[in-house]
Amino acid sequence: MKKVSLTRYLVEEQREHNTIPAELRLLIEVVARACKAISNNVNKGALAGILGSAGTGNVQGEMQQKLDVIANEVLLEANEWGGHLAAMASEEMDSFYETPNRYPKGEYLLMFDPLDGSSNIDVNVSIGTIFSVLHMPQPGQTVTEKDFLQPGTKQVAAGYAVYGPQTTLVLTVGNGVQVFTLDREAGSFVQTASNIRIPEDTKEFAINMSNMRHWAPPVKRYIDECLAGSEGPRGKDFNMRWIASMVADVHRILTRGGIFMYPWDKREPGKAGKLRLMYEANPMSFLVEQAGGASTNGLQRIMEIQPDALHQRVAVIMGSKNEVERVTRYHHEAGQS
Ligand SMILES: O=P(O)(O)OC[C@H]1O[C@](O)(COP(=O)(O)O)[C@@H](O)[C@@H]1O
Ligand SMILES: [Mg+2]
Ligand SMILES: [Mg+2]
Repeated sequence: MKKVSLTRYLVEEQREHNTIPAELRLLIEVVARACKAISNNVNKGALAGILGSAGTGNVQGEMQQKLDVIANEVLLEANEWGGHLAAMASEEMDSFYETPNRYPKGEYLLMFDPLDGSSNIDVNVSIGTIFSVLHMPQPGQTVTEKDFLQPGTKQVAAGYAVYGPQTTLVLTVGNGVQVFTLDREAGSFVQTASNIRIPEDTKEFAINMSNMRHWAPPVKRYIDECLAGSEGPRGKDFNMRWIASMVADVHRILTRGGIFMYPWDKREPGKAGKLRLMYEANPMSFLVEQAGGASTNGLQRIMEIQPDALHQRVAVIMGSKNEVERVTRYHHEAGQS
């Protein structure tokens, strides 16, 4: 394939295919620049004193790592003055952040998980940033939380950066899924794969097996059948992977197929799941569906869920289409989520 920069890809989407407006193109470029800055911090690690706990907690009751806080600030600072955004919301902020009056306001809303896979920061394992872009329903009006509460089907762009052996940016603007790799010498993201597709079948699953005793019966049934391998009803052996960074696990699935699950479990039965709908599950679902995969909460397509809170949680089952459909069928058969 011809190697083009992220900038060139976006310009072509705007000019030749007319799939995105100029404002959205510029917004994505700013997000990509912020990811580059976060990647540089991640790369320096202990040399820059950015490892370890920040000593604070976020609205979800989770301890914040220094890098959670740094990544959040990098994204806020990069995006607040560009004129493309009405407001931003993040895993690390209780409420949304409206573009200050001293800057021009734009017509988009940006949501992000600034640093995904926080438990892997200090151990030098892949982590990432996940983002989702929506239209501001009434540009020019004061932003309210309700403006963000749009189902995932309304996303106009979504993506993530993985900070691993390479820094990779994976993006959709609703026209397939494109992969860009950061060329550190050139300082730019270069397209390294286009219109990637997730195989419909797989022999690889990703789930935190230590929660097995807490799972609902349909999840237990599916995993038991995988574990039974070639002697069981599936008639084939399965492999398991769990990186504990959603970005890295989903990136593997976008690359070679598989199923990723963070289901509801009875440790905290009042919570729908661990992962957050607006800035984890929805953007990843958009990417997975654009690559030919599927994504449900066990009963329903994730992108069709009507959100009722910014930090809402959701059960997640995504990846290779036939496997996701199977797990979803097991939920319907059992009459539970
Ligand atoms: O430690 P567990 O329970 O396996 O959870 C791992 C999951 O939690 C997450 O780390 C949650 O995201 P944050 O790190 O952004 O809070 C996912 O990336 C990952 O899939
Ligand atoms: Mg996360
Ligand atoms: Mg996070």
